[in-house]
Amino acid sequence: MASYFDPERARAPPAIPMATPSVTKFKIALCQLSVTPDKERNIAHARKAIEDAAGKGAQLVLLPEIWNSPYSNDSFPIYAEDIDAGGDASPSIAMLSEVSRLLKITIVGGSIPERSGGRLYNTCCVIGTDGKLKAKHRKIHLFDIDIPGKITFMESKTLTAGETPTIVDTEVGRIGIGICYDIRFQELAMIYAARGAHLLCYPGAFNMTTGPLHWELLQRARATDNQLYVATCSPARDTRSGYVAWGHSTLVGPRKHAESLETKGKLLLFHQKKGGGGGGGGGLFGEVLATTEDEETIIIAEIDYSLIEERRTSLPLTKQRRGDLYQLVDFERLNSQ
Ligand SMILES: NC(=O)CCC(=O)C(=O)O
Repeated sequence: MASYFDPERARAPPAIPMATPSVTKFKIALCQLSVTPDKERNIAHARKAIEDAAGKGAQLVLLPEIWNSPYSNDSFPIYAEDIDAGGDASPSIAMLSEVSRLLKITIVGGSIPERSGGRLYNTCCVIGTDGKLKAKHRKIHLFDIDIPGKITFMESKTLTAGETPTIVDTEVGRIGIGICYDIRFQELAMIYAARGAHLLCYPGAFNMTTGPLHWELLQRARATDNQLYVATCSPARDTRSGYVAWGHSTLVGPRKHAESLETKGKLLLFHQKKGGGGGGGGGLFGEVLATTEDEETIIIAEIDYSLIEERRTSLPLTKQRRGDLYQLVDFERLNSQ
């Protein structure tokens, strides 16, 4: 159906059509890890969790934000690694690289403090099935908040913000990366969707004030607005640590058993085999497919990318955008043309 509203122009440059990846259906693991001040233990512990996840069939493993170090400005400089130097200068990423190669899985390696050019970053490494570093995302939006009497945290005291969005083609689809606070900025997710992402991964450590209010809401919003999968992974909660994480690692996407769509007069009915799953009866996008509480655990859940196209056909937002009224500009893509 032709549109007079120029939906193509709502994205500048125009959106890249979503490609069909070689693997469309696979298992993802969200490793909600306990993190201690003992870095060697954290690395060995993460390795064991990844091995367990792969043993349960996961082809993609997601780790938490800052999993090799306590989450604190005092710790970041001490635990930071020179990822580009590799080897002994970055034992955390060397471990991820070895284990992904041995197990032939893709790892979205949560984040660790990175030291580079005299600066510190909060950095997520994506490792391919060959053990090679495919992409490095430096947290773009630093977590600087001050809610009096509740929580004050200033990542910018020690960390520098990253400069570029990160989207990467892996064996399990095109994945856009954000780290925790990055999830609050919908423009980043929109840019990833316009670049053809199937899945957004956000390692994150929300806190006990904003976590209960916003963590699930933001994940469901990013998934619903952009009609794709969203996966998050938090450290397990440790009430004795200086920063107490909310936990609740989650996978959001279209629920499988909700596809039967029936029209009765003008009323559209979505039949679901199961209730719940994040509330809302649509079955189109933004359902909570798997989640947990605050303790250490590994969530294994199925992703099926074929549902994305199917659901986008039912709810054709991309064809209905008003390019005559607004526009999302992806400066990086625009300037590289
Ligand atoms: N580590 C973070 O970026 C925490 C973000 C957070 O808690 C929020 O409310 O946003």
